[in-house]
Amino acid sequence: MKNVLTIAGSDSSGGAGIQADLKAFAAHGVFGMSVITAVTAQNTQGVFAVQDITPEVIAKQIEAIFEDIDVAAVKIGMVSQIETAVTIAEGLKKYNAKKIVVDPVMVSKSGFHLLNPAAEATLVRELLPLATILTPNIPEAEVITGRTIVTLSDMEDAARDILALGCKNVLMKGGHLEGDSTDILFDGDNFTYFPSPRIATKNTHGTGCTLSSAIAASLGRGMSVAEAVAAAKEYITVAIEHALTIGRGVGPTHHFYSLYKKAGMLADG
Ligand SMILES: Nc1ncnc2c1ncn2[C@@H]1O[C@H](COP(=O)(O)OP(=O)(O)O)[C@@H](O)[C@H]1O
Ligand SMILES: Cc1ncc(COP(=O)(O)O)c(N)n1
Repeated sequence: MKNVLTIAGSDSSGGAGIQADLKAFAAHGVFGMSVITAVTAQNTQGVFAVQDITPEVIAKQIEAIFEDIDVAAVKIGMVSQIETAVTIAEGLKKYNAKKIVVDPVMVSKSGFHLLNPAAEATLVRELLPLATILTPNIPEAEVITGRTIVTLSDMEDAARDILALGCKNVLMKGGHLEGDSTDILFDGDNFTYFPSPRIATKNTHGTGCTLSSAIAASLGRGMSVAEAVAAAKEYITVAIEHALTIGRGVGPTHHFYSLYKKAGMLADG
């Protein structure tokens, strides 16, 4: 089995962050490992407290994993502070980590700044150039590029700008657009569109975390970037179609729908 690492924040309600990442890894048949960057007190309605993990303990978690275990791919999610981003970049460079998916998490769906705005430039400078693929949503791409993004053509322009900052591929996620939820992959030469009809649900907690982890898992298993994105888009679409009404707010996606269906473990068959 391939070993895949998530470097991200903990979501106590289990729908996003480290918890979503490990579930997505498990659903993809890879062995999941975690470096926790922050602990959030969070549920489907909001984020109520954050404890950042110290740079020393983040560095030690990275060291403990890479000194002992082969890491086939890495996903980076919530990094919260300047020192967090710097520590992660140093660690991944030291161990020459490959196949890195960077989800530039900034603001939660409930409106909480998971990345200190003062650390945005550091994230872009330190982590973006390490990315095999960067997976911004529209608001994140707007922060990174300074552009206003409304149309698919705006998404393409922003993707060009972001690639020029040093990542190898960029997947512009369309969850925040009107109409279809079309993601656009840019590899520096070609744009590939991954459209899906917008699913009418309020339960989209953790969609970005789940998508980026699914990409990392498939990269770790040896797929190309385009293959990994195609597989991840199919996976997240099913996970959103069967999202769970848990809690009173924005519920989580269903990481195991297809597997449970095959195993006859769904109440509705
Ligand atoms: N309502 C929806 N229907 C179908 N796909 C969606 C919907 N919302 C988000 N997605 C998909 O979920 C993935 C995550 O996108 P997005 O929600 O934009 O990211 P984030 O969680 O980072 O804000 C993308 O593949 C996007 O197209
Ligand atoms: C710890 C943590 N990390 C990331 C997210 C983003 O979630 P989403 O994928 O819904 O944007 C979150 N809400 N909490």
